[in-house]
Amino acid sequence: ITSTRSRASSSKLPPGPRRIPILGNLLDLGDKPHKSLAELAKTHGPIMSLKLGNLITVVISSAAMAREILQTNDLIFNNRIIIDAVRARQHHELGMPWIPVSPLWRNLRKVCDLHMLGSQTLDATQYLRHKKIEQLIATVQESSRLGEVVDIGQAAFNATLNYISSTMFSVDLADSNSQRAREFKKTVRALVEALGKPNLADYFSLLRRVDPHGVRHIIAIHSDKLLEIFEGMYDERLQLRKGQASPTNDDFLDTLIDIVENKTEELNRIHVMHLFLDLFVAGTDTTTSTLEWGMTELLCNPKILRKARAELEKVIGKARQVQESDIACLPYLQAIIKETLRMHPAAPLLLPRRAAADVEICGFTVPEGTQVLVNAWAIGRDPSIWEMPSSFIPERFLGSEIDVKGKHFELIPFAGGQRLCPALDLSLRMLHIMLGSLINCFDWKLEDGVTPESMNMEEKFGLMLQKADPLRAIPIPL
Ligand code: HEM
Repeated sequence: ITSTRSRASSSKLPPGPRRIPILGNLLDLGDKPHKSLAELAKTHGPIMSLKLGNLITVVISSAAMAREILQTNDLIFNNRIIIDAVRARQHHELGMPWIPVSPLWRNLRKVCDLHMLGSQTLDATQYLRHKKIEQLIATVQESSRLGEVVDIGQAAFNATLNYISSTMFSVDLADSNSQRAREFKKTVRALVEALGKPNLADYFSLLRRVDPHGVRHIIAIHSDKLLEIFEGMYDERLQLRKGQASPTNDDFLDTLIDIVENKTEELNRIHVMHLFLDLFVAGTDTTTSTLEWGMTELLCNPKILRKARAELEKVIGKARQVQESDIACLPYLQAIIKETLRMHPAAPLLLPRRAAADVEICGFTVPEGTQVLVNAWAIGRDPSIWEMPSSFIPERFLGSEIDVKGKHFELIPFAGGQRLCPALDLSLRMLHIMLGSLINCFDWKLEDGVTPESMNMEEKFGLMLQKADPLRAIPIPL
């Protein structure tokens, strides 16, 4: 991989073509390759490459290069490298995040946009999200009455899971039976962790046959648990619909069954199952971990928490739940969410892209077939962009044009271009009303023995970034 800039083009460049620094191979980075990559970015600059087997991986840690990948050359980088783990249950041929840009991919995105994730649908389903936040507040209130510690990540997971399952199936999967919600969370976490594990089969295709680390096997077991739930929901609904003139619930499941039965799009039952799998896994873990990090930062920074509460009290009144219509009037809360996404992007390396052709990126030629990882985590902490990058300072976003919608490449937690996260709007709505309501309805005390100074801020890196220790705090009514 060499730079295509000639010596004449810049007197500052060293003579001859520049090589992208090669840093051994991904497996040398131990069992936390993502964390190590992020750390290496600090010392090895904006672009580096690793080679193992037949696969060259290039890691991009500069906003300018991210723009080249996600915007300028979006058509070349808009497909994925298929990691072996997602071959379990043929998910690489069925799941929206992994299949190439194709008629099937467009259909899946269109169906999601029209019936679940687009802003018109989201406006029409506001009441449902508010109801889920109301339930969350009621559960936290009960814990506060009993003086119980709340696992914030689990509470946020339950609310998000209930919202997604209500939209899809008109049921709360995390109902009073919280054991089921805990199991669901464990399964989702196990899937996400397995997806993030380094795997020799990704570099040596012959090893795929033996699944050397058992990753594909683990993914198959956990995917089956979720697929079984979805199959059950689908069959139950088919039974209910028998003999009915119109759909029984008019939810996402009914819409999808209509599409499959009337063949209005090229979608079949198997596509629907894998779509549910993606939406549940991608939807619950990302939102939960962002919310947990946001709360952690606030509980560790009491001044910022006080300022956020003062804004909420002024705009919506004390101890009240935040509504989506309030968000526009809460610039400080918005800044807190952006700052959380800057420091703790849920997908620190986005999802792996594949170069479809040789292409020049800021003077370097990246060969066809290269795996490109855009290090959103390192870009969010780049000291040439951000002052005091390791400090949580929401004020940096007040009066700033920068947003997270894929146009400002210094802040790309949802990526950009064609593959931009389809649930960006939903996630932002959920994060604002959930975090805003949790801090406006309760004061929070860290569990015994933990202080803001002693809080473990370690990140657990994988395909997704999680908090190593769950945040646990006691709610006190305001
Ligand atoms: C804080 C919340 C979230 C963050 C930070 C986030 C971030 C991302 C990122 C970085 C990607 C990969 C883009 C790329 O590299 O090309 C992505 C893709 C995706 N996300 Fe999200 N996401 C979030 C919430 C959600 C939710 C709530 C859902 C579903 C309900 C969802 C569904 C998806 C799907 C299906 C894709 C694959 C899109 C494609 O490849 O076409 N995400 N998300």
